[in-house]
Amino acid sequence: MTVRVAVAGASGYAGGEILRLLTSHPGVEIGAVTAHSSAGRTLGEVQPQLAALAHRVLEETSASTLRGHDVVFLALPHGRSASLAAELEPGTLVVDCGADFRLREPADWQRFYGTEHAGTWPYGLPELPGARDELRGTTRIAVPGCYPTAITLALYPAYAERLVEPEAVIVASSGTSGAGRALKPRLLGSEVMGAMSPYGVGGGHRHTPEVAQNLSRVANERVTVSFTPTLAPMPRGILATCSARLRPHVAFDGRTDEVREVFGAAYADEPFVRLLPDGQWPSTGAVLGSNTVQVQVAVDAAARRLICVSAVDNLTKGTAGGAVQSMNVALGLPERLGLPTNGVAP
Ligand SMILES: NC(=O)C1=CN([C@@H]2O[C@H](COP(=O)(O)OP(=O)(O)OC[C@H]3O[C@@H](n4cnc5c(N)ncnc54)[C@H](OP(=O)(O)O)[C@@H]3O)[C@@H](O)[C@H]2O)C=CC1
Ligand SMILES: CC(=O)N[C@@H](CCC(=O)OP(=O)(O)O)C(=O)O
Repeated sequence: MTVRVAVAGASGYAGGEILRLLTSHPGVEIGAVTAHSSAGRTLGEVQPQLAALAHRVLEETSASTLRGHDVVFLALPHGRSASLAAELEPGTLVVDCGADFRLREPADWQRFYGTEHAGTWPYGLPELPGARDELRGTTRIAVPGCYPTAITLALYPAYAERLVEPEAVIVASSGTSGAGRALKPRLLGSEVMGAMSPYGVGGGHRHTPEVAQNLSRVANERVTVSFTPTLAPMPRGILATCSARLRPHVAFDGRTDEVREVFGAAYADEPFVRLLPDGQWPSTGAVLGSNTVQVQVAVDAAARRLICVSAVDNLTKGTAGGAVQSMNVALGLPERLGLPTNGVAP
């Protein structure tokens, strides 16, 4: 079976990464590639890393250019997906990399995005309990944000097995491609190179409700999340350091056996999550360009907290790879198709 796929937002970082992965996907034929201000230019000009597609011309993003495909990936600014998706055939699989359909609570959407909530689609994080059942056969997928992917996979087994109290503290560093390609003053080379700085501090980042939604769902109770993102001087990668207070029944002696057992069982059959051997810690360098998530856990006995660390490539598992993985599940294809597990380090 070959599916015909269109990519909207093909001139952006997420769209470029989707195309990089799809060119090695044996079940896919690439149809329309669309853009906005770059329409009319070739991919060779705009995404020079995509040698195999260099001759392809970017079309204007519209329902008419996207119709007639089996799958449409939307890699557009927030708020652009809902109206476009509504104009596509109901049988087309629409995979939205934006935030429009991730949140379940309209009040969360209004508070963090400031517009009317468009709705909720099946959430494209196959590793979450029950997610594959929701994704199989669906024609609409909401791809998670990059931080929520890294953080949820670092923490969720601890909530599913009630190892920790329903509050989590997270500090995560992201490379600059997380902010997209558009020019932003805080992202000028001279501001970013050789410096690290936080943003969205004090509960202001829009991924806070998405992480809380994921953890609350697996915990079966409301989980409060304190999330601080920081910007790191690198193009790709997220390192998430997450902690939560251990529940009284968990050993506080610093041994990680019980915790490692829980994480080992959760991830034993996951093709893209690698619980590292004891003593080895996640590194963004090791997952670059791959769909792998590295995870490690430790018990901080003195502080009575569980520390969970994860590393992802924000553009691969954090966006495009997660999107292709969910497409594979939805279409009933082998989940690993088109998805590298080896990174490109050093
Ligand atoms: N970067 C990341 O790590 C992640 C991104 N995402 C999400 O993926 C989506 C794309 O992000 P990213 O690739 O980083 O962003 P970019 O800014 O790199 O790309 C945005 C894309 O959208 C197009 N575009 C811009 N304005 C419009 C418009 N008014 N109408 C139609 N198309 C438009 C751009 O076209 P042109 O350049 O031709 O104007 C470009 O192709 C966003 O929703 C983002 O939140 C999700 C997870 C992680
Ligand atoms: C470094 C940086 O700026 N990162 C982005 C996260 C990008 C992401 O995951 O995307 P969504 O916009 O799809 O939610 C940010 O913090 O806004």
